[in-house]
Amino acid sequence: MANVKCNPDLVRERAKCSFDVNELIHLIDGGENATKEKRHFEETIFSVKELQDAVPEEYLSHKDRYENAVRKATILRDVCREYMKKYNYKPNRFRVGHGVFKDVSPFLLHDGMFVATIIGQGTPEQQAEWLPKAENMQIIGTYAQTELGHGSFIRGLETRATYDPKTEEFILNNATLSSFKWWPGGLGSTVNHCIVVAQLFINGKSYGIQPFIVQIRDLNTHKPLPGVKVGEIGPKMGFQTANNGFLGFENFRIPRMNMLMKNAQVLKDGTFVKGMNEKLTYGTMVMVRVGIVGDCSLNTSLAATIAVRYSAVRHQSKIKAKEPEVQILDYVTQQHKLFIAIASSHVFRNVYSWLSKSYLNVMKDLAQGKQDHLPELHATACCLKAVCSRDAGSVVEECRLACGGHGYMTSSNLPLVYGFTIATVTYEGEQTVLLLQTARYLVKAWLAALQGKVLAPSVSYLSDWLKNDNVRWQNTPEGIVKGFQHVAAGKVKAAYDTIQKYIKLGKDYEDAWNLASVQLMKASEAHSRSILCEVSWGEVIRTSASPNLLQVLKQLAQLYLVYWTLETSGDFLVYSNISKDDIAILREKYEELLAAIRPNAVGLVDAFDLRDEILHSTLGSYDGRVYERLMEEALKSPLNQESVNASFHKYLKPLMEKAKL
Ligand SMILES: CCCCCCCCCCCCCCCC(=O)SCCNC(=O)CCNC(=O)[C@H](O)C(C)(C)COP(=O)(O)OP(=O)(O)OC[C@H]1O[C@@H](n2cnc3c(N)ncnc32)[C@H](O)[C@@H]1OP(=O)(O)O
Ligand SMILES: Cc1cc2nc3c(=O)[nH]c(=O)nc-3n(C[C@H](O)[C@H](O)[C@H](O)COP(=O)(O)OP(=O)(O)OC[C@H]3O[C@@H](n4cnc5c(N)ncnc54)[C@H](O)[C@@H]3O)c2cc1C
Repeated sequence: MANVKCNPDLVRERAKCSFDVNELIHLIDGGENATKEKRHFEETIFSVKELQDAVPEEYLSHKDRYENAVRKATILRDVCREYMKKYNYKPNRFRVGHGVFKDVSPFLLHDGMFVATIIGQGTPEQQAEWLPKAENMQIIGTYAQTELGHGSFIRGLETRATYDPKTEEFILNNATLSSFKWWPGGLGSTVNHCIVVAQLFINGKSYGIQPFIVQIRDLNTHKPLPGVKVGEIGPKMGFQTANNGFLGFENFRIPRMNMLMKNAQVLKDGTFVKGMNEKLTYGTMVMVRVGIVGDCSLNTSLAATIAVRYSAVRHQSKIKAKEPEVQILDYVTQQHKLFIAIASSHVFRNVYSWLSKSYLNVMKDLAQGKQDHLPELHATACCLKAVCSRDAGSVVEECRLACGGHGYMTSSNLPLVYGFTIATVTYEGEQTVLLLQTARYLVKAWLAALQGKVLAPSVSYLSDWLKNDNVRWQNTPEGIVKGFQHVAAGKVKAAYDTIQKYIKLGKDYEDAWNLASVQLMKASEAHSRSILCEVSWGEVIRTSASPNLLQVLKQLAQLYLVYWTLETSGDFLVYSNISKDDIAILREKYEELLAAIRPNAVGLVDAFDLRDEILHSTLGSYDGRVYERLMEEALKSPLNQESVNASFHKYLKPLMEKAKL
């Protein structure tokens, strides 16, 4: 990239960067070798001609766009397969996926959830049966859980799997419209298999929801099998190429062994054998929630790269009347909009790495029959997924707005990035619903703290606070992290007290919970923010890097802490010992941090190392040829391929002629 002829503003920006961009790239990737491997893989993918679109896909019809996405998905699969064989390297398909599809792959759910559920929910025999076929694409699948009538409340799912001991089969039925599966990616026209999450019935008795692996289309003709009604749900706000679909069954039989039985089992005679913990059926969701925190980091870095490079190239208005128009990046308000995006991407990445480790540890424990840490993992993954996805959505939108009118152009790619980022707020557990799951855990933890019990590490601050809620405020990163814990503890206590108040007024627990749920949700958000601050600051101070780079990483981490303290200063005034003077000091600190980060802004986004083919943006390319690219892309419009459009003769001319009469 270094040899590309660049916009002079970007050249100047890169020259003033105070740290080694390559050092940060390696740090993000996990080492110099990892960067080399990543770049070699990406070079290979993006040199495949067939993966490049001649016409921007937004000009294609819904159907053509889908077909083009499937075409590319299959080529990508082949190239990756060959690559993995040749180099023994497991590539990050999600990252290059943004480049190849711009939107999302119709195989997203195959990779993200179908294969993962076979691994997580299947017995060794079931894995041996389906995993090799799924991994090498002999079968293509999705994860079909959500229905028209129920997404969040999965105990309310209506799809039925009734066991027939005579034939040793389950009979699948969707008797009502609301029971139809609705949303699964790839279901519309791509997949031939599904994990179907259905209510298990044996001898008229319900045994809760269980996962079943079901073939829905013929492998040769791709026709839906008899008893299967399947189709696509139509255009959405984003995810256009994900091929989301609907599905219903009528007396559709599958063999007993198609229930994934790693946890619960149904024996031949219809005996139901309970698993160690029925919530383990929800395991794939926990795994994907963890992954989404990592995805938020990537999505945020895409938007930050586009908006920061554009802001370095774009000149508009003046700060001083007699001086030339400035780069819009010099407006402190612009820095306020953008630097939090850079900082957030680093915070999400660090927290993702921390959360992944916890996830893997809990999985190891579960394999040995220990489940003590599962509730803590579930609670942590829920609130982090909810808050990171919401933050990522807001930050991406702020980056888009920060690009003014051009940010509204599809060719900036910001609308598409926003489309797939904001979807993460809803899928894999709607944000409020997940925050309230964490709140359940926090309320229990609070009660345990009141009883003097030892709490899990992520909530131990509740006990500390109970012992001493009168800690002197300190304007240091560690002091701010403590402050966030005080806010969270104060909010948990307030929500808990509110529940108790309603109970004393005669409400039952569930109604009291609902009445206090805004406070519970906010407590959960505060808990999540305290984890984000504590973990990300802790990771940064443990980072081994050159002094110059470490200084910049600390500035970003502090910016995150100070930004969120100021954003939620009302909470700090209520729940901590912060004073108005401390807030004034933090405001000053914030301005200092923006100024300190400003010379490194372009270097910092360069360090996300996102190739132009992944960014897909007229505004964000490495060379900064913004206006040229905007014009080049505009000229690709089909309306520009003819000097006069037929509608002139058909409609406009007659209209003007009528007006003459
Ligand atoms: C860089 C890398 C990039 C990678 C990038 C990856 C992307 C990879 C692409 C994927 C792309 C996806 C595309 C969208 C795919 C969909 O969206 S699939 C559908 C996802 N659907 C959902 O997430 C539904 C959300 N709803 C739920 O999870 C559950 O129904 C709820 C909300 C947790 C409630 O469940 P419930 O059975 O009613 O449970 P509830 O009575 O509230 O609680 C019972 C107890 O179980 C516990 N519990 C509930 N759930 C769990 C759990 N999962 N575990 C443990 N305990 C649990 C509770 O804590 C509670 O404990 P106690 O307080 O009683 O001790
Ligand atoms: C792009 C996209 C892709 C998806 N892909 C898949 C897929 O591949 N497979 C699949 O199975 N599903 C998929 N889904 C579905 C997704 O998982 C659900 O939409 C999601 O879990 C939310 O459920 P819902 O739509 O029923 O929302 P609802 O639960 O109906 O939410 C509506 C409102 O009700 C509120 N609400 C609901 N319950 C409560 C409660 N207990 N307390 C307080 N408020 C509550 C919510 O907060 C929200 O404000 C996808 C969705 C999207 C948008």
